[in-house]
Amino acid sequence: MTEMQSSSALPLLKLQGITKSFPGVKALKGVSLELMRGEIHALLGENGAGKSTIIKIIGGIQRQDEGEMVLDGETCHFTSYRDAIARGIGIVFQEFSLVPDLDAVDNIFLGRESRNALGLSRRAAMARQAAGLFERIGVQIDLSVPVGRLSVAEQQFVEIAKALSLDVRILILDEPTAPLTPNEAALLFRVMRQLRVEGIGIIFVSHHLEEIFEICDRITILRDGANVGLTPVASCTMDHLVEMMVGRRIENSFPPKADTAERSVLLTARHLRSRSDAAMSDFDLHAGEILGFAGLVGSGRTETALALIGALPCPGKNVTMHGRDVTLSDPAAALKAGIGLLPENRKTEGLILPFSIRDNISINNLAQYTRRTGLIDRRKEREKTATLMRALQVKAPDDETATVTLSGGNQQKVVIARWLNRRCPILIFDEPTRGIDVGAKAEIYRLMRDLTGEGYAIIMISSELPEIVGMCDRVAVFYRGAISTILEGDALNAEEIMRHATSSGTKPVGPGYAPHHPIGPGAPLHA
Ligand SMILES: Nc1ncnc2c1ncn2[C@@H]1O[C@H](COP(=O)(O)OP(=O)(O)OP(=O)(O)O)[C@@H](O)[C@H]1O
Repeated sequence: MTEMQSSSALPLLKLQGITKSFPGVKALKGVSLELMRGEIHALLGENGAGKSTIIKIIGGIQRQDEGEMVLDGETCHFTSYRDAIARGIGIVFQEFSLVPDLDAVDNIFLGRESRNALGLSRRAAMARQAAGLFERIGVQIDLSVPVGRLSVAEQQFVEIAKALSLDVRILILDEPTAPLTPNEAALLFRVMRQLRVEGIGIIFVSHHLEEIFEICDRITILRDGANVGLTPVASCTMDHLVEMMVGRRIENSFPPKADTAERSVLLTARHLRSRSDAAMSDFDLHAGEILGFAGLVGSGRTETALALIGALPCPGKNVTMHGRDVTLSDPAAALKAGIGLLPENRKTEGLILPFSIRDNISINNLAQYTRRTGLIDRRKEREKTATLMRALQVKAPDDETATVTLSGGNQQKVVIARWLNRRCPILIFDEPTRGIDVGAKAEIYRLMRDLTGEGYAIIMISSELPEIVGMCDRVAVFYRGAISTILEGDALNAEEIMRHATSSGTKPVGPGYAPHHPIGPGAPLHA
């Protein structure tokens, strides 16, 4: 409790006995939460544990069925987010509420522009005020460009500045680090520490436990919509936290790697370009292996995969599968040839939200359930869906539940289940565990290993170094748009990956990968 006020002081916010039901789901079962001034409080739980629902209730976006919310000693009933904002509550959601075509100043003061007696906008005064807000949190933002042109991290700071301009006392950050590089996350943590010193209470949601140990004072742990723990970070271990969250121990989340000795080449890729001015990448993919694509954000990993499957133009590429040339002119042709890609941005590219979980898992896998008569074997489809939902611990009343009603993490599990079910000889997983809780991560790793055990090959693009090192048999490291080296055996370790990801041959210098490095104000956010 460094800057946090003593626990005898009046809580800034206190929730007690909060319940909330949706059709078929009791999302919250009497949840309590207490936030002090100057405290960074982690809200932790598996996908579907109820974190977003609690946040929405605090923000007046949803109304609890039962229970009390006390703000600064006063019971409150918010009927809208606007109500909550007026009482000093600000939420930075994963999907920002900024208008991409407007600059930071216009976004911060949207709907409440300062005007002079003639009704003219006091743009200069607002720009000064905005600059003051960014100075207060110690970041530099270009105020003259549309926010759509800013990085995700910079957009997040605009959201935070907007909340500060509304005099927040409570700031809620819902998985803010998910889209950030470690360097950007370090900058966000510095901003959070600054706000803590100012006495603002922060509720922080993250699936990265190491971040919670780095930045938080106390942790409230939810499981299945109920409190299972409240602990100061200082008196808690990582193992204990995981056990409270998932209700069991997770010994080793990475299954043992298979023997790589005699693997046949399944695919060869030559002359791939992530962009027209980048060098060319060549690699082979072996049956039964997981090949990692590692590198900094923007190093060309995803684009090279997209070039491979024909989703990005790549004149001159040459790809063979089983020794035969294949023309992968577009993703449909790639799928037909046996290459499937799980996209990074699953919400927009992956799911048909109004459709059921079962339909979403089956949608491009119907062939495996289709009888010779052309009819679909629904029993088989149901069984397979149930197995996958169990394995990935998809939290939902049943397989007919529309995916639109699932928590964010559970939506991702459905897309992953679809691709695990697809049984393509080659699967490309782009950031497969982003936003996924620790328990399910271990299951996803196991299912990936099971697939490679059957001879499938997987390309795993990931920004998580432990996952790359723990899961991959070989790792292609990208630097400035192209593969700079392929590591395997003893050379496949975090330091070597960092060394090749940041430059060819010099010591690791850091931006992009863990561990976090605190960096100075206004430091560039990109490598
Ligand atoms: N609008 C809704 N309709 C039906 N069920 C809902 C709705 N919103 C949430 N739920 C259900 O409530 C439960 C809690 O969901 P919530 O989004 O709060 O989880 P979460 O802890 O934020 O998960 P994640 O880590 O995946 O974001 C889930 O079972 C979810 O399916």
